[in-house]
Amino acid sequence: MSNEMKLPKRIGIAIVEHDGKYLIGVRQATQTLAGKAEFPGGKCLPEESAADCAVRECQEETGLDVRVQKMIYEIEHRYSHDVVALQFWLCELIDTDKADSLAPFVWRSREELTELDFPDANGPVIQLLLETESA
Ligand SMILES: Nc1nc2c([nH]c(=O)n2[C@@H]2O[C@H](COP(=O)(O)OP(=O)(O)OP(=O)(O)O)[C@@H](O)[C@H]2O)c(=O)[nH]1
Repeated sequence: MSNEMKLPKRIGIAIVEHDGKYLIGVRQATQTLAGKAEFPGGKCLPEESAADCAVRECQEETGLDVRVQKMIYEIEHRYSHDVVALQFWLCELIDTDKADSLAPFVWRSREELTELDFPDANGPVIQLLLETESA
């Protein structure tokens, strides 16, 4: 099916903030957009809310339990591989004493966000994080 005909896939993304840093990984060689920086997240299961998806994907990918605070941005984006409807949820650690994440996810400072190579659809939300004192 041509990309124009595709319905957007719903994606839930967790922007986990802790001590002024953000949890960020790198897309694997086997994934689309390989090598790009990414927040934990993925495709929503049928009937799963994007917020629940963000929490689940974060647990699976980083090993960390988070709770959502608020949705800070949503955007629909057409990649050559897919059309996605992304919801970015600001999240916090449930247990702030347990911040050790599974590789390749690491804590990155706000300043580092500008240096990382994120997928195109992340541009506006990165801008928002940089502009907001405490998002
Ligand atoms: N996890 C994550 N995905 C993102 C971000 N920004 C962004 O555009 N995406 C896109 O949202 C989709 C997330 O789905 P996914 O992570 O489950 O994709 P996947 O690699 O398992 O399967 P895929 O081969 O269809 O990409 C991908 O198309 C990815 O490119 C981000 O910051 N984090």
